[in-house]
Amino acid sequence: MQLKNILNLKPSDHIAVIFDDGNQCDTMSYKQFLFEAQQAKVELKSKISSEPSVIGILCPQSVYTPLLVYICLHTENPFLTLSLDSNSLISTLKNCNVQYIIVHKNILPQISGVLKIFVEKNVPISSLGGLYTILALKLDINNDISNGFTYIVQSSGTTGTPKTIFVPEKCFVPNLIDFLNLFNMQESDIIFVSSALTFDASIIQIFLGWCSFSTLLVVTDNLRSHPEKISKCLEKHRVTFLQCTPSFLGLIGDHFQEKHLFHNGSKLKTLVLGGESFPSKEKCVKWIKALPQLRIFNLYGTSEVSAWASIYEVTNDQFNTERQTLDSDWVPIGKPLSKTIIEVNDFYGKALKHGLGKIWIGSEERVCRIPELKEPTLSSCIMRATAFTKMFWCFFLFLSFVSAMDHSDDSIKDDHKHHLPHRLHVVQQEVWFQSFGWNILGYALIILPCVFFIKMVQSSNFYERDGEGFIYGMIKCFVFGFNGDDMHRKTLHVKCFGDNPTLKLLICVLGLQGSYLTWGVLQEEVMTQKYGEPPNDVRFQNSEFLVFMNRVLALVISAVYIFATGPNWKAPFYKFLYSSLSNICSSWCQYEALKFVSFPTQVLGKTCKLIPVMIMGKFILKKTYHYYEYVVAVMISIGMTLFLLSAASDKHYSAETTISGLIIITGYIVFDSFTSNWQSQLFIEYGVSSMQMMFNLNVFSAILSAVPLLISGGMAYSISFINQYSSFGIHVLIISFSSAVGQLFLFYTIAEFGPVVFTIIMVTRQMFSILLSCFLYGHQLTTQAVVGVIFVFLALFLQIYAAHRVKQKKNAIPEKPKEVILA
Ligand SMILES: Nc1ncnc2c1ncn2[C@@H]1O[C@H](COP(=O)(O)OS(=O)(=O)O)[C@@H](OP(=O)(O)O)[C@H]1O
Repeated sequence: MQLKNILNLKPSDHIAVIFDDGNQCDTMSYKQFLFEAQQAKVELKSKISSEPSVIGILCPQSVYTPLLVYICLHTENPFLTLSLDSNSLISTLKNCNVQYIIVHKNILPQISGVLKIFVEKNVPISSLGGLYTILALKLDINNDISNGFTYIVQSSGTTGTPKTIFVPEKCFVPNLIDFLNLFNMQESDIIFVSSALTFDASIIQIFLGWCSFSTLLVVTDNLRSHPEKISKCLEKHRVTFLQCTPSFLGLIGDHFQEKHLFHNGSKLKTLVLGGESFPSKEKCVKWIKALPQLRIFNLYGTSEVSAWASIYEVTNDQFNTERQTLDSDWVPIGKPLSKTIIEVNDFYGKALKHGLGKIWIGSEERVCRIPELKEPTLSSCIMRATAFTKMFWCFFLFLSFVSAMDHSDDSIKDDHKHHLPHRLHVVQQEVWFQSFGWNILGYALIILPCVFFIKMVQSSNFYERDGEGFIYGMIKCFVFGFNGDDMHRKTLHVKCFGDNPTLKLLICVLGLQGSYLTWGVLQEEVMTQKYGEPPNDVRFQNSEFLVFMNRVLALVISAVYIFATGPNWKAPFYKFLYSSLSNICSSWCQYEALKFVSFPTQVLGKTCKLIPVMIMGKFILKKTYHYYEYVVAVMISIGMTLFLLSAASDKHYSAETTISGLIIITGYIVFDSFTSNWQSQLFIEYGVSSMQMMFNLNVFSAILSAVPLLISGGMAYSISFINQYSSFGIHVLIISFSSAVGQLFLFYTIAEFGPVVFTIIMVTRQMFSILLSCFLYGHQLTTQAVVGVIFVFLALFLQIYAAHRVKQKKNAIPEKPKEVILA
């Protein structure tokens, strides 16, 4: 469809325009419309220059309103609807390169003072009832910049500073085609022109009317602002299509809505709400109950992509669902309209599949010109969107195009940035690869000098040399460790909880469960809650900072403890770097994987890591496992997978699993299983205490986890966030504290029971927490979940029983008789 097809109207007796000023109505058939337009457009063309120029329309609403638009379009010049605000009138005329204004004669006296010095000629139009005149202006005009556009709108400034938007045909035509199909527009439709023509939504409504040969209802601004009169008017003219802002409906009020709009006899078929937060579910349910045939849509967009970017039809399922949602949270913004691209990016500009992000709206074709941006850019706008867990995958390009992001109060058009087309070609896979690459480069900058230094010291005679002083001690500790008895203290963890292994295990289980459950809940809480006063409240968006702070606080706590009780530097310090690096990498993979894998894949990845931990143990600890231990690992993995998949309530919000997702989740498993096995190796080989392990490891972890933060700018962001919202700083401290307590138990468990038992406790902890909440709050478990629990418990019993049998067998083997040396 092209503009010329839109303007190609058929002469018929069907009503083209109804005008109602609250007292009387005027109508105009398509035949009359075309007749009047024919004369007026010839006259207009003859009175303006043949050079491209912008035509302003400054007229009160009347039956001629759509016709004035129509004749301007026939001159092939862009038009601009002006408002009678004398303060901004001159600047608007200048900004928009306006050369002519069509003015209603009644308005002329009001503006003649303001425009006096700018008016070159006043040429009356004899057609259209002799009601209009053309003012030719003498402003400095650059016609080139307005060439090729259909209309110009001025954004109101809710999306930052007000802007002038030059809209070409290719920007709004895709909207029209979509709307004609989606709304199934018919000739019999009556479309209410719901706002002044200074808003582009109304221009689209007029085009929609022409494309479907239906009837446009135009009213005065005064009538539109009168609740009773406007609702009566909509009822009287049997409006079938109403596209407006939720505030417009709010202005009408519940009483008049029920009386005139949403009742049995109403002809309203389609209600399209856009431009603001969607109304509450209760309201929509009420409307649908009164008017079951009504289709309700949520329309979302910005002036910069004149006019709309995405749409969502509210379904019956949504009305019927019992799910509790925030008022504005229950309707997503839907799928992007044709030729429109929507991306959700995180703080660093990485496209997200789910999680909190900013919505970027743009297009390769729907490109407007916005002179305030200096360079011609893709018309796009950045907005904040809400719902940490509910934002769906909406990345463009080669990947799937799923819909649904939240359009809620929080999507106030506050943070205004534009992005250029090339940004849209960044593929998600490349983004994780790049950021992983940058992180590795950052780590390498720290690790490579260390490796070089270690090699250098090892190949020198440093060890044999007797030295003294702090530096000597540091280097020796870093590269070789201290072997002397004076420095070797007994491992503290052994003494902590006596010698009863059952008691120790119970303490490990409870400690790990308690601390990591608290940590998980707090972390989710902090990432989902908003800081600041509405409507400027924001969420914190950087999980890497939380990881960093966890390491820093754990370092501080362990440092205080070991320096108070005496350190143990027996193990070469650099050896802790390995598990620190693998821990940081596994943590990164864990958070990154969430963007690429489905919920079942996440669950599988986490619950099946027991087997890789055992395999890794074979290599690092040179351990051999009994067959029953593999059976136990498989049973726990199956049981936990069954359990978690059935117990999760919001699994449908997860992303698709991509190849990237599989690579990252494999990375998580490999790094994670290396970490605990390597730590176990250090415990066994050097007898370090768990506190010493915590200190040594966190020295490196704190440094390494700072790397991605510094590279991405996340550190500066997080510090300024703490500065701005002090309560956030307190929350971070609490999370870090629970994580540090978790680490105390974690290292103690690995030291005492090894990596496999530790992993079993970690893997099963989610199941125990869900079981506990079921027990406390009386929730029912599904059959699948019960089967999962049975599997896990059977596995644990098998583990205990088989371990006991193995021990018994070992004890039963008689010791070889010792050779007696006879004197
Ligand atoms: N062996 C070892 N050493 C040091 N730190 C470790 C270890 N194992 C797990 N962790 C940290 O514990 C946090 C929870 O880990 P996981 O989510 O992988 O646990 S699990 O899947 O439930 O097993 C997670 O913390 P964050 O990285 O701060 O998110 C892990 O890094």
